[in-house]
Amino acid sequence: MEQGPILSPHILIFPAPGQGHVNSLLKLAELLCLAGFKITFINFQNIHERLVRHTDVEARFSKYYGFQFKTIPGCEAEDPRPADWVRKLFQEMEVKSKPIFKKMVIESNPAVNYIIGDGVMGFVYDVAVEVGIPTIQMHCISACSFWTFFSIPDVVAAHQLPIKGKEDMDRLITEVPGMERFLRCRDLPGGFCQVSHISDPNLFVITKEIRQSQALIINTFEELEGPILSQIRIRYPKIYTIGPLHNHLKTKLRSIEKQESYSSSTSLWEVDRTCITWLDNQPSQSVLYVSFGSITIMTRQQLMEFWHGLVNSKKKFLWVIRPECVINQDGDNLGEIPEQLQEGEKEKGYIVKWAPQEEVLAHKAIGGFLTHCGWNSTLESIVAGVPMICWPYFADQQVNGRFVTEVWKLGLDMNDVCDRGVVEKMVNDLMVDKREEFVKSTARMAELARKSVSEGGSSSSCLNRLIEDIRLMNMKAHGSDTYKDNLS
Ligand SMILES: O=c1ccn([C@@H]2O[C@H](COP(=O)(O)OP(=O)(O)O[C@H]3O[C@H](CO)[C@@H](O)[C@H](O)[C@H]3O)[C@@H](O)[C@H]2O)c(=O)[nH]1
Repeated sequence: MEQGPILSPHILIFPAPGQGHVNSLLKLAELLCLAGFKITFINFQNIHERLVRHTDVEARFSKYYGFQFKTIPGCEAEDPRPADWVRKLFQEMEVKSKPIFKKMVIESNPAVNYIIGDGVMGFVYDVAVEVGIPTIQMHCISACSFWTFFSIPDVVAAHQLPIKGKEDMDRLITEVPGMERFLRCRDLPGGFCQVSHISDPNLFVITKEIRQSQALIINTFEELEGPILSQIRIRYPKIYTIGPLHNHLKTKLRSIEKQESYSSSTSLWEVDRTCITWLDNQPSQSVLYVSFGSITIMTRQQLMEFWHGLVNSKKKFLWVIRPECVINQDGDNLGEIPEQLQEGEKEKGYIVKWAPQEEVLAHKAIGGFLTHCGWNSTLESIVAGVPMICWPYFADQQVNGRFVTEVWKLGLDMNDVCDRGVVEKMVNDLMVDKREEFVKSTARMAELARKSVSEGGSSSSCLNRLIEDIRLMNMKAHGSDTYKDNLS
């Protein structure tokens, strides 16, 4: 039978409703658009409204033939909360969004060939199995935190799970292969695995029977996480490591479009660019950047400890404080930044509600980053060669923080102590006393990150393989002779 031309595959991409997830999957979507694939990018309605309000993504993506945004209801919560909030949100999505998503997939024209779902959105994979469409799981977290989540059932079975408030948090956990010598109780996923009793509903495990998928994509690079990736490959041989995604996309666009300055904002908040002007007037590597990402919340007391520690360190700082991140003792949002900080003391520091973070980290005035260790922030800091002070808040951030400080030697660990004296000492250690040791390690890792996404580098080659594999699978699905030729 005569074969018609094989159409380029139509891939449906669906991120979880959070800044870190939308960032990563939009970057992946753009890389796949550059390869000529048709992409439908599904966003939750309220997330998409915010994205469009604060960025030019619609205009940017309109140049890609076959790209479209679609929205889906089912995630009304605007106000980030810790673990129990995340759990409720996912339960709600499962009920409200799953049937709509299924209908969308079945009725799609052109038909969907693949679904790239976010690793944390289980219902997406259930739908894919129900309608018989192959999936690839995209993980926006590090390989080390993925592996830790994955190993939690073994930690539980070996009675090694720490019970909150009753344990020496420096005790070693020996049930996560490859991390036996340095993973402490305090490094287990915060909020999800540091529980008050073993049947705590917040205990979160990725089961050994990870939902059925053809392959995993992880936003990391071999040179950073090789040993842990080897552990994961024992269970999942098919892994594509194509990170750091933000730098990968930038590098690709530079080579294709010869664009020198490329803006890839995918912000869900209004970006305050006045901080760049302020940074322009600061000496090289003199400013500490402080940001705890898009979900972290903290008490007024913690906020004030950070404030006093920063001011006492006598180092200048640029601090991102989302008004909704400050809570009172009852857990209610204060909805405002305390007056003392709002008035600002511009000669000491500069406070904004949301910054152009990638640009800030790449600015010559930045000498350090006090971070919650969200995976995007960690990768952005690695690429910019900026050493970190780690104050992980929840989920994957604890494991990331442990790897940043103990394995990669790229920064200092606050060991969960939020106290003005500790903050002051850490800032001075990072910016002055121990600076030398971090300058070398961060520069080396930044270079490895850069090479990984350059032509012939590990992540660049892996992306080419992913693109090729999708094309081959598509040909196979169409029974193409070219596919058979490629196999023989
Ligand atoms: O003022 C700011 C602050 C942050 N960002 C950006 O927002 C993103 C934040 O992402 P991330 O550092 O990963 O933190 P979260 O927003 O907290 O991300 C969630 O999603 C991540 C990916 O799964 C996880 O690693 C985190 O633990 C989880 O909290 C980064 O790209 C930043 O560049 C800005 O652009 N401006």
